[in-house]
Amino acid sequence: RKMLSSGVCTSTVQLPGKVVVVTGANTGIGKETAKELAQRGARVYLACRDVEKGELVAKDIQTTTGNQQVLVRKLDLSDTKSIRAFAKGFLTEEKHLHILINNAGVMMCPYSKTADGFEMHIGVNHLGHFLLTHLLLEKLKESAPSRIVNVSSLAHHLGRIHFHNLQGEKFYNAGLAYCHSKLANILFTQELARRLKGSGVTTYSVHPGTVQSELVRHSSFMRWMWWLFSFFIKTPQQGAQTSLHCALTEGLEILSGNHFSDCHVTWVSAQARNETIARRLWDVSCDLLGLPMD
Ligand SMILES: NC(=O)c1ccc[n+]([C@@H]2O[C@H](COP(=O)([O-])OP(=O)(O)OC[C@H]3O[C@@H](n4cnc5c(N)ncnc54)[C@H](O)[C@@H]3O)[C@@H](O)[C@H]2O)c1
Repeated sequence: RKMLSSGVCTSTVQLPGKVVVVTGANTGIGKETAKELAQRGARVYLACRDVEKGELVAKDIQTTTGNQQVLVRKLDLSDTKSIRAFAKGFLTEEKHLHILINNAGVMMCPYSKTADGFEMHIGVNHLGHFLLTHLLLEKLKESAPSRIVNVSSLAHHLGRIHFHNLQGEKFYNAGLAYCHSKLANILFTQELARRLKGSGVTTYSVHPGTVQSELVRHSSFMRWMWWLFSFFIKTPQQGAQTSLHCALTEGLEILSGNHFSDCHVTWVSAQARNETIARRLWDVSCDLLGLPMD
């Protein structure tokens, strides 16, 4: 595991007075990301589906970092009502938002739908975060310089955005559905970066590496693969490094819209670079979520 620690966030930036939201912060990469941001003095919101689990993690982070400003708020990305309620609560209680880490994700779950009828992978991983970001965007702009980090995956290389099958209505494969949603994370990041030019808000997508976590819970094949290659698999703390690099490193603003792995800009698939698809996905997402297209 030491061999794989090449991608380490070396930023020494401290975050007193800064406000951070991390989605899916009660396990895995999100938990380690939140812990490090708390260690640096930020007020950290753990946006979690399971508030009880979140509270245990918040206590743990408070104890290890000595930072009491670790707060848990309910956020279920598979329900737009919950996303709107989270945003409303957050906007009422906080004046600023400096860092938003869109980290939560589901992988290879059996075919199922969100409360709003979206296929689960595209619904949670893409549309849920799309709506959350949209609702928090004014606050991020007011708090500039601020950053949005979208946790995607190398798996996006196998993804394709088929607009006629966005919800798996014609064909569904759980593994591919995950890949499509991670491609959507990158397209979203690039279009968002274009739209945010000059606003002081920058955005980055991330491949965290292959990381030991609960993500593989739905697939016994993937659990077996993880076990087989466990020596090469990163710890969640190592997996958090690239998100932290994009959230913290000074002077990264000129790289807004880029995709990072091991704390370096890395290449993405041809479709992930396609501006036309990115723009259309933006419009389709607004349409599905009932947001104005501007
Ligand atoms: N583990 C890996 O090897 C790997 C590789 C590439 C990308 N990623 C990405 O990293 C991110 C974090 O994954 P992880 O590996 O830490 O897995 P994990 O399963 O430990 O964490 C995912 C988090 O998302 C939360 N979540 C799931 N559905 C949610 C919902 N509806 N509402 C709110 N929260 C929800 C979970 O509760 C959990 O806290 C994901 O976006 C994943 O796609 C992971």
